[in-house]
Order: sequence, then C-alpha cells, then structure tokens
Amino acid sequence: MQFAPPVSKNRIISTFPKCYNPQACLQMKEDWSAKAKLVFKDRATRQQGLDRLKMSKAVVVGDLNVGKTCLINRFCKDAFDRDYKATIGVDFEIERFELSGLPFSLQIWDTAGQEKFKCIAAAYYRGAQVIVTVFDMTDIKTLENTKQWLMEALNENEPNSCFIFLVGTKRDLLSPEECQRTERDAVKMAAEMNAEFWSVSSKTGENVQQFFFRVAALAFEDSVLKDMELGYSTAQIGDGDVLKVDKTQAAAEVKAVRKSCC
Ligand SMILES: Nc1nc2c(ncn2[C@@H]2O[C@H](COP(=O)(O)OP(=O)(O)OP(=O)(O)O)[C@@H](O)[C@H]2O)c(=O)[nH]1
Ligand SMILES: [Mg+2]
Repeated sequence: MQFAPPVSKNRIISTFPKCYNPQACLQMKEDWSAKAKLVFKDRATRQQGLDRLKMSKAVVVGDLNVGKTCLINRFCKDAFDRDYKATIGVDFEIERFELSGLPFSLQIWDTAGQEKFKCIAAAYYRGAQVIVTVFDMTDIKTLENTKQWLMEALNENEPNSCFIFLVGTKRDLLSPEECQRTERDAVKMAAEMNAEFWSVSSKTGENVQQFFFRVAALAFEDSVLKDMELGYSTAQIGDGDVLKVDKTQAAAEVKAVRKSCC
C-alpha cells in the first residue's frame, strides 16, 4: 500500500470556501452540506482517509495568451513568468489537499489556446469534473470566446456532470473602474454559461488560492455525495493507488503529445 506524504499546511481547507461574487456563484451556501458533514464526521472514513485519496479532474481552457499557465503556476508553484511561453498541447499538475480532515487530489490540466494544438488538447477534456474557462480582462474578445471553449469542453463530457468556472485574469493591469466594468460583463457571461465567476491576478496572486480552494471544495463535496448516492460505504471513498497510476500515465501522455507536436 502506498503512503502519501502529508499534505502541505497551505493546502488544508477546514471551512467551506466562499464564492467571489454572489451574483455569479454556483452554490450560495456557506457551509458543507449536511450529508457531506456526515461523511466527514465518520471516524472510520477519517482513518481510511489517511492512506486513501480521492481525485478529480479540472481542465483549463481559453484563448492563447490569456494566462492559463500562469494561473496554474501561481497556485501550484507560487511562481509568475512575465515572458509568454505557449503551452504545447497539454500539461498537468496534481495538487493534494486536506478537506475537513480528508485527503483529496485535484488533477489540473493546462491546455493550449493556440489553434494548431486545439485537437490535441481537446482529447483531454473527457472525464472533467471541473471546466475552467479563462479570459484576459484586458481583452474583451477573449471573454466572448469563452462560450465556444466551454461548448467544446462540454461536448466531451456527460451533460450536467461538470462545475463550470469563468476566470478573468490580469486584473492587476486594470484601473478599479475598468475592473468593475469588465466584471459586470463577465457576470452576465457567467449567467449564460451557468458558471461561477472569479477575477484574479497571477502576477500579484490576488484571489488565486481562494479560487482553487473553491474548485477543490466543490469538486470534493460532489465526489463524496456521488459516492454516497451510489451506495458505497464511506470507507470505500477513493483509492490511494489511483494517484500514482494517474500521475505516471498522465506524464507519459504529455510526453507523447510533445513528441508528436514538435
Ligand atoms: N500582468 C499580468 N500578466 C499576466 C497575468 N497572467 C498572465 N500574464 C501574462 O500573459 C502572458 C500569457 O500567459 P500564459 O499563462 O502563458 O498564457 P496561456 O493562456 O497559457 O497561453 P497558451 O499556453 O498559448 O494557451 C504571459 O506573458 C504572462 O506573463 C496576470 O495576472 N497579470
Ligand atoms: Mg499556456
């Protein structure tokens, strides 16, 4: 049996993360659902949870240059690169969390916005529990394009099976007035997309951790509740080996994509 190292302190989520804007929010509640709390309280589950991990997949899509890679790198590596380096095909990160005492992993797939890599990236949309559509707050055209990106990602997934997020990046480049105006447009778009809206800066880090905490919390709770509905005992949630297998498999796939592209 694989024993995962402890989750780092800054990945421990003990209270239910809030949304960014109540006008574009997927779930208004301020706490975990009562059903989910039952699972968290189950001591047997907590014990099993120490060596068992649950994993969800998030795919990040949007036009080229909008800041998808920077968003992921700010959260996963606490780093920011001023220079643009286009993502080739796909890339991925795995982040481990502890939510209300239970372990959870989020597989974050970074996809290329460039047209020539689109068909490769699209192959990785399948099986997503979360779709993150990203736009550049300084370039309104990229907001309009998020609908198309979302449609393509939804096409590869079961209807109503994904949480949808709309994320505006580069808020550090806008004046407060410009920011407000763009956020108003984004809230309207989020309503059309059934998405939750977030406004972030990967340069300063503003709202980035809060956003990913929210993603992790919604995906985790949903997984727990789905498992319950399927009638699994709480002790069966997740499987530690999944993390190892998926990571190796995913890394091999990314390598193959790069080879076929270059
Ligand atoms: N000021 C500022 N610049 C940003 C921010 N996020 C990204 N950038 C810049 O925007 C450019 C593009 O960022 P990337 O993250 O590489 O864009 P991408 O969406 O991954 O692009 P593709 O991989 O081609 O699809 C880079 O030069 C970044 O430095 C931000 O929050 N603020
Ligand atoms: Mg990129």
